Amino acid sequence: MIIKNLTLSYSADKILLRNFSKELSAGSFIALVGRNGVGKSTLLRALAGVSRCAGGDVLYGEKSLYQMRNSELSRTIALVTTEIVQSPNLKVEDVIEMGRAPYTNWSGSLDKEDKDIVNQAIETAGISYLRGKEIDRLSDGERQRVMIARAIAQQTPVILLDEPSAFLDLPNRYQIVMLLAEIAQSEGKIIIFSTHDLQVALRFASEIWIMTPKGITAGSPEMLRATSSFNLIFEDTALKFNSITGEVEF
Ligand SMILES: Nc1ncnc2c1ncn2[C@@H]1O[C@H](COP(=O)(O)OP(=O)(O)OP(=O)(O)O)[C@@H](O)[C@H]1O
Repeated sequence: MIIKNLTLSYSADKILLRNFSKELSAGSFIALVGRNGVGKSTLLRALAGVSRCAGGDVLYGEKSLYQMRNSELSRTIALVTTEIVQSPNLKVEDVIEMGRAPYTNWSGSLDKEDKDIVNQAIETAGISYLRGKEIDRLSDGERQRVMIARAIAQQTPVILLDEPSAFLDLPNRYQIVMLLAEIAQSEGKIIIFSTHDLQVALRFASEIWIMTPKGITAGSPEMLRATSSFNLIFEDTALKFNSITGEVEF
C-alpha cells in the first residue's frame, strides 16, 4: 500500500495533515498515536477510502482506493470503528457473516466456504462462547471482538481499526492487540490501529506513527524511543516520556 502526498482537512483554514507519504509492506502492524482531535480517525477513514482526502492518493497495488468500486474496496480494506452496530435480534454470527458480503452473490447467501471462513474467524477471535448471542446484549469488549472477527472474515489484505482497545480491560487490551499482531505477521496483512495506549504500542507494534499538528513522525518503537520522539505527544503539557523506562512522568 502506498500513501502519496496525503493531505487531510475539513476546511481551508484547518489542515490536519499535509503531504504525508509512506510505503507500507505486508506484515506491518502499525500503531497510530496522537492527542485527541489531532486527526487519527480522519486519517484512518481516508486510508480506508471511506472519506475523500483533500489531496494526494492512496494506492493498493497499482490502483487508487478512490477509483475502486465499493465491492473491490471492501475486498481490499476492512475498517473497524467503535461505532455500535445495533439491531434487535441480530446475532453474533449474523454480524460476522456480513464480512462475507463482498464475496457473496446478489442473493447474499453464504456457501459452505463462506461459512467455514466465518467459523474460522469466530475461532481466531476467540469468541466461540458468544455464538447465538444477540449483538446488543454484549458488553463493549465482547462487541469489539465480534467486529474484529467480522474484519477477519472479510479477508482483506489491509485492516484499519479505530481505537480497538478503547473499551477493553487490561487483559483484553493486551489479548486483542496480540491477536492483531499475530494476524498481521502470520497472514502478511497490513494492520493499522489507533490507540492512546503508548505501552501497548511500544510493546507490540512493528511501527508507530506519532501524529501531531505538525505531521506524522514514523518509525520502529526502538527508534522512536531512542530519539525521545514520544515527547512530541506531550508538548505543551507538564508530562514527559521517559525513554529509558517507557513511563510517562510528571
Ligand atoms: N465530519 C467532520 N467535519 C468537520 N470537522 C471534523 C469532522 N470530523 C472530525 N472533525 C474535526 O477534525 C479534527 C480531527 O478529528 P478526528 O476525529 O480525526 O481526531 P482523532 O485524532 O481521531 O481524535 P480522538 O483521539 O479524540 O478520537 C477534530 O478537530 C474534529 O473536531
